[in-house]
Amino acid sequence: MKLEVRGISKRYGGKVAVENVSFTAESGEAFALLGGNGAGKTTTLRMILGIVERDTGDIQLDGTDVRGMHFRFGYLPEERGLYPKARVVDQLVYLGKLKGMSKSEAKSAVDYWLERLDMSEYANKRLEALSKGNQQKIQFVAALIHDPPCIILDEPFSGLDPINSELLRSIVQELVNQNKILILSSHRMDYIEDLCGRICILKNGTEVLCGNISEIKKSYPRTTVKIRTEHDIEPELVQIGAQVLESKRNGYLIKIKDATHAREILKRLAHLDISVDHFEIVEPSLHQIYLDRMGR
Ligand SMILES: Nc1ncnc2c1ncn2[C@@H]1O[C@H](COP(=O)(O)OP(=O)(O)OP(=O)(O)O)[C@@H](O)[C@H]1O
Repeated sequence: MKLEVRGISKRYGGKVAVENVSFTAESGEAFALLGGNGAGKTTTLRMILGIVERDTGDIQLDGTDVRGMHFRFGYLPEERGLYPKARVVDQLVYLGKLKGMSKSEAKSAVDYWLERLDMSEYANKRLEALSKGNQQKIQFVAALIHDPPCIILDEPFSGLDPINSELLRSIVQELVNQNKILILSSHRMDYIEDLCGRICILKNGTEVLCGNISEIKKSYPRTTVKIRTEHDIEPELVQIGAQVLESKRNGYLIKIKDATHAREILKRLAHLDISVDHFEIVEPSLHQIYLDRMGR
């Protein structure tokens, strides 16, 4: 399955929210929309879902316009939208029925997902009695209940503790392995790097970088070096023109000019008789690429 987004734009009054954004998301691969606050991620996701009407452009699922296909999508909205006073199980079953499931199908899907998310004990509680993170897990269930082929998750990891973030990450990976289309927006670069094949970075509503993460990384100059040593070599690194990106107990991540610069640094450390356990020119992380593209 393939979701193709071509040249979509949206303005509010005269203000651009999204301008001429295009990308393709395929089943069996997670796709991420990245960008700072107000970059246009939520508006883009909502145009895919038909919640926000697009001004221009096409959105097709396997060659057919997505309008009217809302039952094929599952959506975790950024601002959570369930009923605070209703019991968890009742509203999830209701949402499943709205998406075309029978009551018993919806009930077994709810049981399954509550169990998977370690939430069965909350089934009969009112939503408002749950913590914020647990309410978010319920909203995640609401997105998955009808087993949609396309799943759109807006900031799925925000507000979750490390164990629950990891649980959601592993379920997202499982859904990708089941050949679903996953589209997420997130500020968690480590998870995005782990989960996604392709990304699109937005800034002020327009694309600044789109493509396959491995290809993007390969196309980037290799100017990052990982050094493992027990010595404090920061002054020497700075003196020889390296930028220290990270300084940890047993090593450094530095930015260099080029391969010649790396050799100079290695020679200098040897000359100073500083023992280095590991010296490696590495690919930039998605986090570094993101900062670079955002002009930081
Ligand atoms: N309903 C609306 N009316 C007017 N302006 C809007 C509306 N929705 C979004 N915008 C504007 O469109 C731009 C993009 O907003 P959007 O919510 O898509 O960004 P985002 O990338 O999801 O940001 P965040 O990471 O903060 O959630 C912003 O300038 C926002 O103020």
